[in-house]
Amino acid sequence: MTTEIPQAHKFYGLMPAVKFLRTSNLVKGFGSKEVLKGVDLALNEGGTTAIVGPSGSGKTTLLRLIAGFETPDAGTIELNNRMVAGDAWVPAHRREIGYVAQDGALFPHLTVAQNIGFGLDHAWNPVGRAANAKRVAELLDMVSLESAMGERRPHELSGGQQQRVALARALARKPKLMLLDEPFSALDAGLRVATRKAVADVLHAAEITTILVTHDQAEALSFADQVAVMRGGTLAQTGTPFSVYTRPADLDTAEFLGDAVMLDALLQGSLATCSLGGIPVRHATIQGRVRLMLRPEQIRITADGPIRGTVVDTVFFGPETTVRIKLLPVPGLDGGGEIITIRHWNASMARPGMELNLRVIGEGVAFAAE
Ligand SMILES: Nc1ncnc2c1ncn2[C@@H]1O[C@H](COP(=O)(O)OP(=O)(O)OP(=O)(O)O)[C@@H](O)[C@H]1O
Repeated sequence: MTTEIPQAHKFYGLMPAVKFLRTSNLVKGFGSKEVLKGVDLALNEGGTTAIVGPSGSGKTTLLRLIAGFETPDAGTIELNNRMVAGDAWVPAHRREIGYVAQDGALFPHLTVAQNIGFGLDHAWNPVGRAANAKRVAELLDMVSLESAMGERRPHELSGGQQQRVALARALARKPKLMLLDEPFSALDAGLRVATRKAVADVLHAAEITTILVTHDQAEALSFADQVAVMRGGTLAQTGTPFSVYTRPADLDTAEFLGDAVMLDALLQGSLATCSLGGIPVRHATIQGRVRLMLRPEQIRITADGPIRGTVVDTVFFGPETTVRIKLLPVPGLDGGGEIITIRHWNASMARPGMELNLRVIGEGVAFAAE
């Protein structure tokens, strides 16, 4: 006797996971310029995705299509189980999306409270006005601004405070998806980190699915649980911050996401031999002559290290010093003489002309030799 398998279970393994947002083969051009060349991006509900890439790669265009400010030339966008662009059209104001632009785009002639309350309904009767005032106070509190700030005008606030007001305004209508288009780029370094953390905390607490567009790789890696690397109108790689940083899909992505030490190597099986000795490579898909990538923090200065090099020069940055080292030939191996750049916390540890011992920690990533 055979037992009937319920239909849903039969097909479970074949069904694509339900995503909160899915763009499929999204194409967009302006005049003769093709800006997006088939973008497939999927987001989990409540997750945070950073879209990172060089200037002009199409990040803002993708965000504007998702927001409904532009229509795609081809492809579809599904949001929360609903087709919003492509085979159907849902206008921007019906997509339940919040948008924070680079400069905050606050209305200069309105107070902070009026800016935040701008999109709220029912302001035409006393009950509605009281409810709005309560909601504005809640939102100010949510973004850690004192209630007295509500009376100020945007020019009386710092850049970081303005961005918090812009976030509060975008949160006012309780969006399901928040789009942040380089909202921290105009802030100075210290304020940028603090504002980014404050914004991330608010969005996380409210469990709002978020996309952050940035050209700053450190911002992308620290803010998001998914990083999508955009280049030339397509997504070169999508994955967790750890996976895209430690296992970049190609050389350009490797170099875009952080400093990289690149060496010629001979890859046999899962061992790459180069001027830094034998380095394990996981998931080696190619063999023979390769370009091997390591992150600078994988190369340690240590007295018992098997590799030797001479310090060329150093640059002091406070908490760390970058050290350029000329590698000495390894007996029995090709190569030697390459100059690599690593970092060390102790500035007095390395001075030009010094010979140092090095040790490599972890695995390398192999790319096809050019
Ligand atoms: N409305 C438009 N009309 C014509 N060209 C446009 C329009 N919007 C964007 N572009 C062009 O599309 C390309 C991609 O622009 P987009 O703003 O999406 O890139 P980006 O990756 O966000 O860049 P950045 O980091 O500099 O903001 C650019 O060459 C830009 O000039």
